[in-house]
Amino acid sequence: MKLEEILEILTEHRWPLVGAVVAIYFIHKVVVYWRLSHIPGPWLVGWSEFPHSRSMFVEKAYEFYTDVNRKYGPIARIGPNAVVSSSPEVWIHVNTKPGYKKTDWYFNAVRVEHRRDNIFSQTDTELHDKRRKQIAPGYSGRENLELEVDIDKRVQEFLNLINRKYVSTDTECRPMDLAKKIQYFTMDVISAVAFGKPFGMLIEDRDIGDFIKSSEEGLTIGNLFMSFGLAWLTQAPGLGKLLGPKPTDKTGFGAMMRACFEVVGDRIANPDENRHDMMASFIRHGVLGDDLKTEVLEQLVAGSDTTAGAIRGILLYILAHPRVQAKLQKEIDETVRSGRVAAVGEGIISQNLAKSLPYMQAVIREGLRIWPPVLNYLPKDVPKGGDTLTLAGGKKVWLPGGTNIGVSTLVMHHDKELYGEDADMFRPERWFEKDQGKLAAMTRVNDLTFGHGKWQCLGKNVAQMEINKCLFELFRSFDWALARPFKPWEIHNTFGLFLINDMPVQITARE
Ligand code: HEM
Repeated sequence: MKLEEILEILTEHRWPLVGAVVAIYFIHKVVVYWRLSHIPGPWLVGWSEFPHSRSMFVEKAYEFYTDVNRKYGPIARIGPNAVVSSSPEVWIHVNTKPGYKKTDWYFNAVRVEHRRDNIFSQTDTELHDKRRKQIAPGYSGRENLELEVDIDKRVQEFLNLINRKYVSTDTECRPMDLAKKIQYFTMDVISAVAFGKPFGMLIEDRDIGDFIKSSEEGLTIGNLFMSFGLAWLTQAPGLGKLLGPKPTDKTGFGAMMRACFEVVGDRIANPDENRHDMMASFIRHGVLGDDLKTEVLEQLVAGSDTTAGAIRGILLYILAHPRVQAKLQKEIDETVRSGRVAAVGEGIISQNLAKSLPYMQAVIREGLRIWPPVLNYLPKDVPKGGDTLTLAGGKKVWLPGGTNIGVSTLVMHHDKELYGEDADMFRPERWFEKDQGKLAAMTRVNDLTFGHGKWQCLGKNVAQMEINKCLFELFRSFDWALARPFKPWEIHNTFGLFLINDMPVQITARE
């Protein structure tokens, strides 16, 4: 049959054909709606992605998840094929039961290089698990003997920077943008840890190469693509390459890629058996070439905004609660007096000692609980045959295979049944709970801040070391106050991460 004849038939029957296409579209919509119609949620989400997309667009997706779970219960629908749960039991199950896998959201959102996966973006569970085995020893510190020393050096550089430029006195006020300096700190730590060479932002007191600025821009643009359902464009052959950053870029994220790739390339060309850092461990376990480059680069993304958000949040809550600041400093002073920590300027508190300080640990747990730094819903696919989930109290919920299920972090960590009526308040003392069973349950849920099971955060140890050391040393040497208490910071949330800027503080030296 010739093309003209086909066109003639189509034209002749155009109205029945249009009718058939519309009917198929609506039948498909009804079938999709029906699959999850037993899950409560706002009416529109069963038919359209619009409510979820809109919440991403206005950078408030975490509020959407919170509202939905508070209104409709611990498992609620947020899209035609997506649900979100605030139940820790469900989230632990999803992250441990074989068959669940990361959804396409991961490679659309967290691939750093065009069409090349890193551990975070890898949705093929077998490949993910294989890579995780190779890189976990480097992350853990077991094979990375330089980890603590590297972090100590950055903490000392941070203290030096404050002493040099930002100590206020009775006669002169020298405000400091805490949000910015914390990110200099996390960027310098992660570059030192990942490829053995800090960017040097703390020493130069500036965003070298505009790395931070461009990474914020990248997250904001990526969030827009995601909210318009266009994230797949960044992975489209050809076009995706043009849209993303490239190592040939003069500034910004592309320049950061180049800096990273140069160091990795140098290490590959000149292997050194005596190095005991993270990259050496990766190489020892067979991560080489482009895989090595992409795993090293990925840490800059996974390890900077997350930890910076955590430290800023914990600090803001401490500064807003002078009672807590005083108690924390009392514990720090007693530790110093006990002689277990080197004098100021002669050494940074060790991770082991910091972990043994009960009040500081309570402050950190409470800070991460009240203000979890990662609020993305981290969606996973339900296994092919479907799965039955059990909620607290024994209620069972069936989800068909391929449903996206994510976590509603804020609701989970502010649960009044678990944490008490004041769960929305910052009260570190709750972590001295006498009932050991209750304390264990609280701790188990709090640990979920770092994810769980086979996808649990690999950088937890690094992040905790940064938080511990920072908190102890910043409050040992200085007193802190918010310089603009009526508006402490500028804040955005993209991909569940907080981008925080403009947080002026006044710092004074302690006697
Ligand atoms: C307070 C700081 C941090 C928090 C709250 C945090 C939280 C998380 C969470 C919730 C996940 C995801 C789990 C999932 O997909 O279900 C994750 C994954 C990950 N994080 Fe972190 N993170 C932090 C710091 C870091 C740091 C400093 C690094 C790097 C040194 C890092 C590296 C990673 C990596 C590589 C993954 C992917 C793990 C995998 O898929 O196997 N994170 N993190």
